[in-house]
Amino acid sequence: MRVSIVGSGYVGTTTAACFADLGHDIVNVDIDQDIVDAINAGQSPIHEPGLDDLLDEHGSDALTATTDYADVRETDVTFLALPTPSRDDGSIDTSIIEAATETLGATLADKDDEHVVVTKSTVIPTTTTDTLAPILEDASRKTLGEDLHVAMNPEFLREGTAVEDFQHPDKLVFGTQDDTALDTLYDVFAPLIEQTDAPVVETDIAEAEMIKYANNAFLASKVSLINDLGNICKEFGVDAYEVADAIGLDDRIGERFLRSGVGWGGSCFPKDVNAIIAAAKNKGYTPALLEAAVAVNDTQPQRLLDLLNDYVDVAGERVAVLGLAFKPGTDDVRNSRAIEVIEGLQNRDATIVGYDPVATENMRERFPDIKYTSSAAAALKDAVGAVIVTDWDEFATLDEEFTTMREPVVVDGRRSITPTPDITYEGLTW
Ligand SMILES: NC(=O)C1=CN([C@@H]2O[C@H](COP(=O)(O)OP(=O)(O)OC[C@H]3O[C@@H](n4cnc5c(N)ncnc54)[C@H](O)[C@@H]3O)[C@@H](O)[C@H]2O)C=CC1
Ligand SMILES: O=C(O)[C@H]1O[C@H](OP(=O)(O)OP(=O)(O)OC[C@H]2O[C@@H](n3ccc(=O)[nH]c3=O)[C@H](O)[C@@H]2O)[C@H](O)[C@@H](O)[C@@H]1O
Repeated sequence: MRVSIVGSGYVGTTTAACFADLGHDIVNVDIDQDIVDAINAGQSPIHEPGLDDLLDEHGSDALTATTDYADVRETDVTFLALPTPSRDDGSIDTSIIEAATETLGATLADKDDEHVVVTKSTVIPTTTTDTLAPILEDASRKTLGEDLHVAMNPEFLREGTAVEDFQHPDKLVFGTQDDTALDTLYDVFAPLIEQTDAPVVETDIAEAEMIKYANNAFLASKVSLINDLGNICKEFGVDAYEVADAIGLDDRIGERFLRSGVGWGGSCFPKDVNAIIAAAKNKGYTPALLEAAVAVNDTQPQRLLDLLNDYVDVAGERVAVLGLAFKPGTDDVRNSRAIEVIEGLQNRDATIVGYDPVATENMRERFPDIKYTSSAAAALKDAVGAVIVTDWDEFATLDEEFTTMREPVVVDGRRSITPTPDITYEGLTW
């Protein structure tokens, strides 16, 4: 099939490369010329395992990128993979996806055949039908249900494992309101369904939109609950990881997403939980549990710094921050817990030395004035304390490097290292 994808970030590029790999002809539209050039050169614009290989194979062949929306007219269906960021009050800002939808609609005005537009971005229930569809109808001068069709197909991939997640989905959700859109989604995903036997949830559009928020809100709350329980464990000297392993054996709880520590960050959990809270409140309902999940998450970096404070006064002293990405496997620092940790250390006048295997340049844009090193060993040398914020595998192999610290105090926010007698070690929840 001929498929276009508007937006070529984490979701758009992964979707484009994986669709090309399934045998479709893909046009990827983005306003960023550097991203377009990278894709056409067969290189990934983001750090994501497996993506370079797929782009090397399909970039500029089955997959072409462009800044020109006109190429969309040569395709049968367009997926919108555009940012839906938070406003200052936490509510969703749909201005980017609305603007792109208007450009798409105007482009489709010059296409004679019918077209299907699928929202892949995370949007509040009814956004596709009540906001985006009218924009498309107006701009394209097409008629919904006749020569224009809309659908919602939420994405559940995780950064760091995006390609793997896309290729082995737990489920596919097809939110539609007419058969043309539903049939089109089946046509696009047919090779993946055949390969994986992934269950397909057929639903209406608003339910598909809500399923995405419910999924993220549930997972974020699960981590906050294990953090809340972990904080209790710490007070009693109980190991929260042993507790988590045990409760995870109960099928009703499940073993995944029970790693307690410095909390959840990233481009989606914070944004999406706050957006659905704001949307619920706007309807007159205050979701107390989700508000508590955010509150617990907000306190974890502070608890990490308080533990460090129990051992050292960091004012004017060198402190190593190991891990800057919001999770391992990615260079994404959006809403990384490292941001709160660095700000907290700055408030205490520490000299901060950050290290991350891949996210340094992204964090440098946010904090240009702190020091960065090219190895964990260099960050630790002469430091009076170290905090572990991201659970990169390489931190687990650190050992003698800690003995080069002036004061070998290590506060582990991710259960990353095995303590040795040479260091003063505190786990956040164990
Ligand atoms: N990052 C993730 O792991 C996941 C994200 N999502 C959702 O998917 C959506 C996209 O997220 P990301 O891919 O992370 O965003 P991103 O910020 O990585 O990428 C968005 C891309 O859209 C481009 N863009 C902006 N305005 C444009 C326009 N008018 N026309 C064409 N391109 C334009 C930007 O240049 C950028 O390359 C969001 O709603 C997000 O919540 C859903 C599941 C996973
Ligand atoms: O909507 C999205 O963007 C995506 O958000 C999350 O994916 P992602 O943010 O990439 O990463 P996760 O693996 O979910 O981790 C999120 C945060 O939770 C933290 N986390 C996760 C699991 C855990 O047990 N403990 C924990 O603290 C991670 O360190 C990270 O900061 C969801 O897992 C995806 O299904 C979803 O598609």
